[in-house]
Amino acid sequence: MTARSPKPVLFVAACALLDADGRILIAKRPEGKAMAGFWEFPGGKIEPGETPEQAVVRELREELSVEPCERCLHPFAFVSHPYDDFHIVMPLFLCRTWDGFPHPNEGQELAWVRKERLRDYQMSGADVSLAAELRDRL
Ligand SMILES: Nc1nc2c([nH]c(=O)n2[C@@H]2O[C@H](COP(=O)(O)OP(=O)(O)OP(=O)(O)O)[C@@H](O)[C@H]2O)c(=O)[nH]1
Ligand SMILES: [Mg+2]
Repeated sequence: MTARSPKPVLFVAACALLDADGRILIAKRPEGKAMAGFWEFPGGKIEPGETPEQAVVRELREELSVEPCERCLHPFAFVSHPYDDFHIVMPLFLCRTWDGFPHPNEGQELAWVRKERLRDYQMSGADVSLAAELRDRL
């Protein structure tokens, strides 16, 4: 039998909203949340029975009052990354079309950032390689 991971595996789905100028929306995790102060792509945990796309639509609605259509979500890359207390598996979608104006419903700071400037923002460990992929492949 193969050994199991001693840490829980967390399935998260995230989305890079891209505006007409090619800037990417990132959010700073607010005080009181795990990894507070780190910048990340909006999104959250995939709930049982949800697809990653459904999770992104729900999370963007909850966190930003933004409505992307599911077919506007394009798979871009994924990470499988060990943190000290859990292991995260997270697909990142790209989205260029949505309804509404992003509003920080959880008190999170928002920033529209050019891909070349992503390195100026301290991102969670799992996101560093995604930011590099965006720089290289977008
Ligand atoms: N949303 C999001 N979470 C990320 C990213 N990178 C990363 O390591 N995570 C981690 O994934 C975990 C779950 O994400 P989350 O806190 O957004 O989940 P959620 O919206 O369901 O939060 P909640 O439990 O407060 O409702 C957190 O520990 C978060 O730090 C990212 O780019 N976006
Ligand atoms: Mg979240």
